[in-house]
Amino acid sequence: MPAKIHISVNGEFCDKEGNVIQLRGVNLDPSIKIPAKPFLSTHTPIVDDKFFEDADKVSFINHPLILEDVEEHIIRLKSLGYNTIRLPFTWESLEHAGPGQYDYDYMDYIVEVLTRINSVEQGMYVYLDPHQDVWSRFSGGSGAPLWTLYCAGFQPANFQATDAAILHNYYIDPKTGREIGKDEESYPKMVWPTNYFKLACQTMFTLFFGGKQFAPKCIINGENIQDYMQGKFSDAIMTLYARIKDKAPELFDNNCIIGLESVNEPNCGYMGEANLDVVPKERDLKLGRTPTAFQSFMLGEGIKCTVEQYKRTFFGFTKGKPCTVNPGGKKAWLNAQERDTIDAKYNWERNPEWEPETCIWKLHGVWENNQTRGPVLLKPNYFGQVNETVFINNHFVEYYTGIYNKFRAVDKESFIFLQPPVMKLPPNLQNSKLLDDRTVCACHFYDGMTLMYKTWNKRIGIDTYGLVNKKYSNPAFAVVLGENNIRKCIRKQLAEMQKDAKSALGEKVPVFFTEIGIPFDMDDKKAYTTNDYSSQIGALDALGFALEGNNLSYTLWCYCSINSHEWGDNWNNEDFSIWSPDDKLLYRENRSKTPTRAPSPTSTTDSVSTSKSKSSSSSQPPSFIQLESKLDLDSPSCSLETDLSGYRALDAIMRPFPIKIHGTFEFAEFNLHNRTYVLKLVGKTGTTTVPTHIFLPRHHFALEHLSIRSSSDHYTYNADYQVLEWFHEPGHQYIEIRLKSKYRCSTPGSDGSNDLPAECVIS
Ligand SMILES: CC(C)CCC[C@@H](C)[C@H]1CC[C@H]2[C@@H]3CC=C4C[C@@H](O[C@@H]5O[C@H](CO)[C@@H](O)[C@H](O)[C@H]5O)CC[C@]4(C)[C@H]3CC[C@]12C
Repeated sequence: MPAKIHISVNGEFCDKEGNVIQLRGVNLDPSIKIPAKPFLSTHTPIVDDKFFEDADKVSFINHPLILEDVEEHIIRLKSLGYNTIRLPFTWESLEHAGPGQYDYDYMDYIVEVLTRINSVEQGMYVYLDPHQDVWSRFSGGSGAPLWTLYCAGFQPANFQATDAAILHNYYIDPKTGREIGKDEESYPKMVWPTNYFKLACQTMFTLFFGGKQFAPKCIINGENIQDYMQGKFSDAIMTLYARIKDKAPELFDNNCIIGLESVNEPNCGYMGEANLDVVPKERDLKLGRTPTAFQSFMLGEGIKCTVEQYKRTFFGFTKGKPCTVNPGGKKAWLNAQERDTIDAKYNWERNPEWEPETCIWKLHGVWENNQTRGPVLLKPNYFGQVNETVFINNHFVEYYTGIYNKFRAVDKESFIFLQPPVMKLPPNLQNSKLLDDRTVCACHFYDGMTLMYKTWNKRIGIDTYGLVNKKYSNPAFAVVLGENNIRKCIRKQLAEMQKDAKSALGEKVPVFFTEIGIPFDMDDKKAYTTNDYSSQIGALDALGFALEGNNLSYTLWCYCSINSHEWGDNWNNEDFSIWSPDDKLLYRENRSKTPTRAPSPTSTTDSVSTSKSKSSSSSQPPSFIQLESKLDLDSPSCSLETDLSGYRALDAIMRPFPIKIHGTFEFAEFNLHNRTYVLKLVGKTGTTTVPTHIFLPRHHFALEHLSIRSSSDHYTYNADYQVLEWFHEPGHQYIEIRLKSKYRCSTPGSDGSNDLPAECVIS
């Protein structure tokens, strides 16, 4: 069983002896965002009201994985040296039938998934993520059950007509099952996050975090909607967690489950909007129809509006032609009859002041529909009293306090992963009781350029973190030129995020990148026909370079077992999966087209084999490396051979890294182009018999062609686990591992050298 993870005084993950360890893995898997039965991806067209009417009858069992397939996927992940899984799940999957009506079958299925993960050789570390994107499936993302929107008085069936949300499902032709529309009418790339600025999502987050302050009239069953929803949400999460503890305590005893994240990507809703009558200049993301908040309120009440529209161009988001949205008599709010039916179904009693079919922001005097003057915005600064910092340090902390207390009541040992809003500073909690010595700061990083343009631009990059945090007086100063500078800029951003998190939470809190990744459908999906993944390799290698340079633990977004080239991760056209069944086919097709090519050094068998790998132990190591069959590894590791086909941009995903450092980290860099890995550390004083463990994948480093330079020459290599044990002295130490130059093959797109195919073999 893997060893228990501790936290060092410097806020690093370490073993009980204080050796620094690194956690690496993936988010498994985004299919949890959508129901499995019936299978309702975001490319399932909405043809009638059944989508809404039957939302309480769905089941998420089989998402993330079909039980029988768990072992195969976990072995595949372990073959990358991965030791950690972020397991997202949604509130909807637990409580879709109605408040307090839990889907215990789904919870038991999750217990079984975890048990199977744990049963694969030495298991994996797993932490749980209550996931959401733009509130829920019904407001364009994933997460909350439909009844939460009813609870706020919304009629989600009218979100499309009132532009209260943009849903991929409405862009699918029910006859062909394909996407409809051309150019302006089609579903733009990465448009879903714009829902954060639309009526449905923005209202839900305002209510969830700030209902008591901003919507005091929204009282349901005697409680303000904020307390009602937070209570239901945290109860659902903790019911699942307690059930896992109850049904499978060994998952905790065996150090499989390491913790729980607070909530994925919390958002401030309207809080901080200083003028509801304008689209804030400082908003970084403007794409497609972009109503002001006030226009959203009016549209929600069925009032026709002409709204700004933005397009993605070479220069960022530029204003296009305005567009008129006519709700055609529909409102985003439940009418009296609909609401009575809903309230009876869920046993809700509302404050009598809470009128049906009325925008709750009108109800709270933010605007009025004056009989003579028409709609008038009365309090443009209604939400402006709270800025981002106030939101994070008060409203978010209030939520965090609730989940923290409930979590610690059942689990004193595991980590709690505190996740602030994306790319924002965490709350200042130093000296607060909320900060215990098992707290981790969860950060997310996405490179704005790569994400929004779906290409790896080697010439122009943007300091995304700096831009989002308004560190530049002019956005033009956030521009970086040239691939090397772009890579260094990403590395600097991660370092800054880590530094900022530690200055808010204290040096002792480790920083973990719980999400980081790239879209694979780059360059209009060119790679899916050419098998040339050089753009993806370039982008991923830049992230790898940035992460390992800072010795950061991370879980990539994502691994999707049902990914396809056509629909990506089956959600909003996203395609972030590092593995795809369609790439397995692509790989086979390519191999059959090039029969003369020698097999790859990474043996790709067609099925999972449970026997120990013999392939590379037979290769002759250089004399200075001793082959070792026994290995004392206390991290989840794997000696099982597996099929690596289906991995995309494998050259950049498969990376050497220090699994355990006998000392403290100083520097690491993997140069994919030169197939060189350098690690510098400060060795612990005292023992020299405890080695540093380096995952050294044979995919890059064929044992027989290695050359190693180091400050102390004593190594053993375990071929089954692909682990180099490096015994070194105390103090400053270095190791440089390289493939002898004549055996190197360059990777297209890495460092500009394009002379040899990525998968070349030198015999
Ligand atoms: C020159 C460029 C055009 C400048 C771009 C500036 C901004 C538009 C971007 C800067 C920061 C971006 C946001 C960063 C993080 C985000 C979170 C992300 O959600 C998670 O990502 C996964 C992949 O998308 C998703 O599947 C998970 O479920 C989520 O947990 C979604 C995008 C975004 C909000 C991103 C949007 C664009 C920027 C604001």
